[in-house]
Formats: sequence, structure tokens, C-alpha cells
Amino acid sequence: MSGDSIAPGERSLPDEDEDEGEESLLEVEDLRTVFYTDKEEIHAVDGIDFSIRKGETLGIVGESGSGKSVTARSIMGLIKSPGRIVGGSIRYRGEDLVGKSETELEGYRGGDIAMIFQDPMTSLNPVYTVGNQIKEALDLHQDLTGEEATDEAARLLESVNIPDARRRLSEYPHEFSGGMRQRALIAMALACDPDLLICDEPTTALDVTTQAQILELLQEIQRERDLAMLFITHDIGVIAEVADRVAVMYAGEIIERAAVKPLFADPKHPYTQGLLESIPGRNPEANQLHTIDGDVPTATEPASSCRFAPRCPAAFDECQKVHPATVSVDDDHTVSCLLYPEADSKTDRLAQHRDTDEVIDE
Ligand SMILES: Nc1ncnc2c1ncn2[C@@H]1O[C@H](COP(=O)(O)OP(=O)(O)OP(=O)(O)O)[C@@H](O)[C@H]1O
Ligand code: NI
Repeated sequence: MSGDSIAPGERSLPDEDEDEGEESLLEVEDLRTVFYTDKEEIHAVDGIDFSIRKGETLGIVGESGSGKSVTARSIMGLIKSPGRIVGGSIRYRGEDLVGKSETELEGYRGGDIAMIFQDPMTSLNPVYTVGNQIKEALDLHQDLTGEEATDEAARLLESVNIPDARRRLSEYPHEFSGGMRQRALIAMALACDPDLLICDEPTTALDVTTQAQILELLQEIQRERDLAMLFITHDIGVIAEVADRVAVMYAGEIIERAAVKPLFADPKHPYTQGLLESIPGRNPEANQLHTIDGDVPTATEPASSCRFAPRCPAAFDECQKVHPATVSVDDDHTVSCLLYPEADSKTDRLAQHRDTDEVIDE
């Protein structure tokens, strides 16, 4: 069903973006989402850029409050008052989703783009059987009804490894265990036949064994269906298992972006380095688990400094005064930190960061 929602006709072609324009399914550019509360403005997502290519998994990792869920909800068109997308674009197959009507967005949601949340109970309706809920999605998105829909629903439950699938169609969500519910939710998402699956902490509420099984299942499904995935987690260890590319978020910004291998082998940002040190077993000499002291600050105004500076072991005076620009340190590896470009003198670096909103090349 992909592409159906994009009507043919006369419209200007989307900008071909650099080298990845053709294969990018989703391109997010300078996205800004603000919550206007009685007390303050919260810049929950503050100018982020990333893209997801067909069939790949982009992991977004960051501590609690860094803006991961608001990013996901912005893409899904689920930001409600007092929140608002105030800038940037979210292009899906070249079409900007920002500014689309609720009806148009409903066409994408669950159709082209599906989402799985941390707590399956909030997405499953307790008063309908699991089978009915999957069949409703099949009716809505694949025009399947009656016997055909029942067969397909059973097949979907089997495909997410729920034993005795046909019988379990007539059970209610509360009769399923936590892991089974998450599987049922994945089946529901698949009933929409999406091209992009957004997973917001899908395994956080599960025990370790179930978590591993669900991660494996998601990867299997992705390979089979050539799905693109946006995988959100606070656990950088999980990222290593599922992601092809990674975006590290901090206080509304993406502070480092790279393919998973270079990010783990050679993290550039002190925050990323700190997150990696917190993985148990990664640093055998450490006799206690390293954690970064303090919390993610709430961004209540546009950034005029490095928001990580107060917690950063490498911070110097200017970090409190200059907002770091994005530096390209390698092919498809960027970092937003005044320590880069590494080869330049401190004076040169600061001048570049002060002067530019564009990417600085190393
Ligand atoms: N409806 C809302 N009203 C006001 N502020 C909000 C709202 N939703 C999110 N925020 C704020 O936006 C910021 C980012 O929140 P978000 O939920 O995206 O964080 P997160 O990275 O997903 O964290 P977690 O790992 O805890 O889920 C936080 O400061 C949060 O308080
Ligand atoms: Ni979240």
C-alpha cells in the first residue's frame, strides 16, 4: 500500500538531498517541536536532522527527557496542544508531513508508518479480543474482512511466534502475558503493512529474556519485509544489537550521528563516550558501573551554549557561551561539540562554531 497516499499530479519535485536523496524513505530536517506550558516553553525537539533509508534501522538513543518520544510523536503527527511543531520538515517519500491535515495524517498513520509503544496495554483495547483488533487493522488498511481476515490475523499471530494462534485470536489482551501483548501489538502494526515501523522503547517493560526474543523477532520481521525502522531506546546496549545507524540525542538535539560500528569503536562526543562506558562489561578495568552524574536539563529556551557542558568532563569556559555547530568528522559521522574539528587549534575551532549554522567539515 506504500505510495498510495501520494496522489499523482502536478507538484514540484522534492529537493534531491545530497547523495542519499533517492533511497531515503524519511528525511527529517531542522525539526523543532515546542510545548507551550503555563510556566515555560519547552524546546523538546530543537533542530534535529536525520534520515532513514529503505530497509535500515536508525537507532535514537539518549537518557530520559532527551526528546526521543517527542521526535517519534512528531513524525506520527501525534503532537497535541500545548505542543506544536514550530519548524523544519519531515519528508516521507519526498512529501512533507508537517502541515498536513489530520485526515491526511491518518492515512499515513498505521498505513505507511506504524508505531509500537513501550506499554502495549495503552495501544490494545481491553474490551475487544486480540483477533478483533488485528482484523480491524486488516479491514482498514488491507481491505480484508470475514474469513479472509481471520486467516490473515492467525497467520500474523503465528508470524510473531504466538503459539496456538487461531485459538488465541478470541482471547482478550489481559489474557496475554506482557511479552505476548507486545507480540500482538507487533502483529497489529504489521496488519497495516507499513514501510516504516517506529518502535519507542518496545522492550523496556519486559524481562531480559523476553526482551531478547522481541528484539530478535523485530529483526527477523525487518529482514523479511525489508522494513525501515526507527528504534528508540535509552539503552545503548540494545542499539548495538538492532541499529545500522545511530543518532545520540541530548536535551532536544542530536549531538552525534554515525553508523553503529564507528560510533561504538570511536565515539567522538564526551556524552556518547559516557553512555558507552555505562555498558556493563565493556570496560573490564572499571570495578563499578560508570554512570554520568546529573540529569538531562529541560530546554526552556533556544540553545546558546552546549547543553551537556554542566555534566561534561571535558568542558571548558566557552562551552557555556557558544552553541556547538555540527562537525563532519568522517563519512556519515557527525558530532556537535567544540572539541572538533580535532586538528584545528582551539581559537580556530571556536571561530568556526561561532560563525556557522552549517556543517563544519573536518
Ligand atoms: N505533553 C507535554 N507537555 C509538556 N512537556 C512535554 C510534553 N511531552 C513531553 N514534554 C517534555 O519534552 C521533553 C522531552 O520528552 P520526551 O518524552 O520526548 O523524552 P524521552 O527522551 O522520550 O524520555 P524517556 O526516555 O523518559 O521516554 C521533556 O522535557 C518532557 O518533559
Ligand atoms: Ni520516551
